[in-house]
Amino acid sequence: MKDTRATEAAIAAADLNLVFQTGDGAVQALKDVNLTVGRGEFVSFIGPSGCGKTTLLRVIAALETPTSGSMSVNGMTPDAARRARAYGYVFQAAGLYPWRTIGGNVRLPLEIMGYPKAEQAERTARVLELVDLAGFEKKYPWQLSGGMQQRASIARALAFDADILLMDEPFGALDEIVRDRLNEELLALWGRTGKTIAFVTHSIPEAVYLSTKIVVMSPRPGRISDVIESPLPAERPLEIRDTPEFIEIAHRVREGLHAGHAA
Ligand SMILES: Nc1ncnc2c1ncn2[C@@H]1O[C@H](COP(=O)(O)OP(=O)(O)OP(=O)(O)O)[C@@H](O)[C@H]1O
Repeated sequence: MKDTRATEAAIAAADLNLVFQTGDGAVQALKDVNLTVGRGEFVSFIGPSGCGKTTLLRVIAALETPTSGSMSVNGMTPDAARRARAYGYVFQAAGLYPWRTIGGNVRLPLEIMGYPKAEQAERTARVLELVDLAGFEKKYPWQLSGGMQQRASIARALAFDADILLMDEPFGALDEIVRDRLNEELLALWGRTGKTIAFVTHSIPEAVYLSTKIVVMSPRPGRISDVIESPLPAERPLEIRDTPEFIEIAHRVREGLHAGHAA
């Protein structure tokens, strides 16, 4: 059989529309979305509240079904990709099980996937360290701050080795210093693992710092207004944010957001 893994896109949307039927009438959350994300890319979705960023991520994750058009994930339908455990999902809210410890929450997908006990422990310790929660493994979610809970939920999505990581504003609730650090760590992790990351954010610097591709969206109805292929090198110290190249891309994102808003 021909191996299509190297050539097929991680995420491909074609003429995708999604209309929600609500008590107040139809809401077009996504309109004519066409997008290809290659394997190993870091794509950010940025746009004002209500432009359909979360809905698009939910379509990728088979949590919403398009009204028309298509979405493929690793060459499969989103539903088949979900069954193949093609992605880990980090939600806006941490969504940890209150009756499990932090370690128990992070370990859960590994238990479900049948990893050997020793590897579960090793991976859990490693990802908790990565999100600066070493030593909190035996605590319960309610014993941690909201930001720490969110870091635990990131650790959970990182623990099991899906090729695609879907992240819906994972750092939105964190203070800026922690967020900078997690941005650096996420980029390092992306570099090491070659995962495809789809990341929703409201922050222009975050989108520009992290991404190989920035998808600018505009609301009512949610459309893609610009797709920027980043010319920044893969190696990105935080200081890159002060360079003219970085500022130029940030400017283009801002223009795209304003144009979408005016429309
Ligand atoms: N289940 C639903 N039923 C009806 N309308 C919905 C549903 N989910 C989302 N919408 C609407 O679809 C549009 C897009 O919502 P979505 O949550 O995807 O936006 P967003 O860009 O992620 O916003 P935010 O940045 O605030 O999270 C909004 O107008 C929202 O009210």
